[in-house]
Amino acid sequence: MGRNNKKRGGRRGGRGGSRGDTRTDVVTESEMSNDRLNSYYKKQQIIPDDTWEDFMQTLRRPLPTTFRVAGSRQTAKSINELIQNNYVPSLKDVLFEGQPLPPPEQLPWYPEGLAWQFNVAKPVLRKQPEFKKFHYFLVSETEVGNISRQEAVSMLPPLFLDVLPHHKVIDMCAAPGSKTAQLLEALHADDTVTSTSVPPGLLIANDSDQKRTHLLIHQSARLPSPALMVTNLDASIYPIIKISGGNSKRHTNQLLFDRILCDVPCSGDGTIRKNSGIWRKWQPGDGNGLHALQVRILVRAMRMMNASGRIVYSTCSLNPVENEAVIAVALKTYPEYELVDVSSRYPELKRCPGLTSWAPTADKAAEKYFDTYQEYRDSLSSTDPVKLTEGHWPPSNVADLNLTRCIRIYPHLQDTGGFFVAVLQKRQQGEPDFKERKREAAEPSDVPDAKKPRLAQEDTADSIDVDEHAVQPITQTGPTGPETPEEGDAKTISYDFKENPYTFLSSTDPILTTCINRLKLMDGFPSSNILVRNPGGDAVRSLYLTNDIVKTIISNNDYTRIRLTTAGTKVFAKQEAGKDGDAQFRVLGEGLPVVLPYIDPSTIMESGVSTLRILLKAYHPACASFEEPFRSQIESKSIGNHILRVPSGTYAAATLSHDIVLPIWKSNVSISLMVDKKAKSALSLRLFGIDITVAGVAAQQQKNMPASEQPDNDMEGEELEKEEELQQDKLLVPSD
Ligand SMILES: C[S@@+](CC[C@H](N)C(=O)[O-])C[C@H]1O[C@@H](n2cnc3c(N)ncnc32)[C@H](O)[C@@H]1O
Repeated sequence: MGRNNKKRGGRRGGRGGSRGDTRTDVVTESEMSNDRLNSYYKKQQIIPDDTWEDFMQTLRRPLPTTFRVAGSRQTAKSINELIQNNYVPSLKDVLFEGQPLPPPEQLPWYPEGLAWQFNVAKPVLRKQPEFKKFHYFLVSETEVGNISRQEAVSMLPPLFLDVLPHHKVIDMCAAPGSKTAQLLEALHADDTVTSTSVPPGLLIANDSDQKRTHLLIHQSARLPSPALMVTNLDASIYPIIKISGGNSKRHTNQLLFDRILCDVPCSGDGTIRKNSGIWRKWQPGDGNGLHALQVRILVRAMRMMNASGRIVYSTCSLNPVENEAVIAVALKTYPEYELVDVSSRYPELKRCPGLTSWAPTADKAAEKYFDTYQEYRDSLSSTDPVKLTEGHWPPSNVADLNLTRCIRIYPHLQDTGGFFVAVLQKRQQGEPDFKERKREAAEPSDVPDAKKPRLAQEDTADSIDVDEHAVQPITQTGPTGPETPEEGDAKTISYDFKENPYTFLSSTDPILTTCINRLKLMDGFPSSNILVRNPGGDAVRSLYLTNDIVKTIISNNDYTRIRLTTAGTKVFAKQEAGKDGDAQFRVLGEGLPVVLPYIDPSTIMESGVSTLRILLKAYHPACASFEEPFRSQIESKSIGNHILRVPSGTYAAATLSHDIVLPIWKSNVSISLMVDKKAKSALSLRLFGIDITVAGVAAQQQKNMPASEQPDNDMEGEELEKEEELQQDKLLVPSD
């Protein structure tokens, strides 16, 4: 690749690491080299000499765009078919300025062909009509959560976790939440296109950065789940979660997890292709400084897992100090764990084995190395700071640890970012060297000294007396994570925790009873799992539904101790009815799939695509504007919340491969679709190939304006993320 002085912007790498990641750096292509990085990774021998140049050249090229078709299995399947059958054929044989453009391709290793990649530059996406249309479709489906813009390699950790609907799962470092979404989808594998299951399992998504937990809440709102909880804690000191135990009400057990994801904060040099600022700043201290925190998070996870569970540890760093060295310390600390051989999984995925030797350095220039920790210590004067621990070096028993079972993905293997994944499980008791290793085991004191996990409560016993749980304030680390030996003084910030309490309503609560009666919710609706979030514990604005395990957790733990930021999913919200009637609770668009399996089918109105078209085209179409028999049906309904089903089939305007079920609001003389603008636009695009909504038509008119008069609203990546963050469920209620 020819080098020139073209500028490439990028967010600084580092995934929630200790130096922040929000600065924008602009690096010219001629600056895409770094002697320290070169020297360090050559020393590690991560890449054979004959492919080194290929590796380096790939690091300098921008990443292709990758995305994953998200949502429940059935929804994803139908969106994927649309891409495969409509968009891809239209993008074949497309020329731009005389050059052929490659159409999107499926990532060969991703299950069911649900992940895609295409390599078309941004200006082309804006100008080439077919790609522009495809891009518009992608943006629209991303906004409603059916597509997730995610780096290919970042899709891997949840795949290796093999989550099933009954699993209790924790995502220790979850924000902004792309992997959380994958985990939720796996928990909801039994959902249909129109209805959400109430999985028996659990997903706790945790992040120590309070602001980022809100991103997490926003992301996961796209797959509403009664099984989701979000907590805001330092994962390295994650407290015990208690659940009811045995028959005695006074007894609780520690919740142990079946699946744990430790997608830890890291230096992020595997993301150098999109975060070009890393070229300038990379130095070995970035990884050295994070090693201790990474160990503490993984070791904490090991203490929270049940006997048959599985942990996936991952980073987007190539540095063995953040990868194999962390695994080695963790295995030394808990020798009852072993690395799982996953070499036969995803055979199309090109990968390299984990390293069994590496060479840490405390030298910023990455020139001076010591073979052993002792040699390093001997080199220091009494006033030199000790920047590295013994755990930075390969342990003496490195050959016994099966570190080659770790997975290293290098960018040049299949045109991706760089990534590291390790899968851990507990050894079976009968395994030959289990007892031996257990005896030899180092005590947990091997966890890097200065920063040992400060556990809120020690958790060696698996059952706890209720009275034991003194509520203790937890000191949280600041948004950038705990400081590390390399990075100066520890900064710990105590956050205020201002969340409202979680109160379960009595199943005979009058407001809840009205909601149940209005939609004729059938027996089996989990009415004792409805909670509210306000100081009085009354049904004031929103009602949330949780599953049983989430209820048990809330009932047995002080929500401030576990810094519970959200739980379950919002299903009903109070709706003012204007001058037409009294306020009432309506089922929310995102809550409907959860409630739908319990709604008496006789209360659901049915109509065709022509009805839907009218509802999409105007905010508050008059009841009189609909065709019979729907017109008479809706006119006979009371003011308030109703449900509309459009059954699958072939209609004059569109073919539906599956039913569509939506909440509507009836006013005196008009009705409205109670879903947000973006969901309406996406639905319209999916059905009719164009956006016929009021907002869509306005946007189109704006696009047809002369370029000089247009605002720049072509959202990409981070801008989109910000926009998503701000987007609220703005629903318009008819005011006639
Ligand atoms: C690599 S990112 C996680 C990315 C996320 N898994 C995803 O796929 O979207 C690392 C996250 O760890 C968080 N973090 C940093 N220190 C932490 C700690 N001590 N405990 C929990 N989370 C921490 C950061 O705020 C950051 O969001």
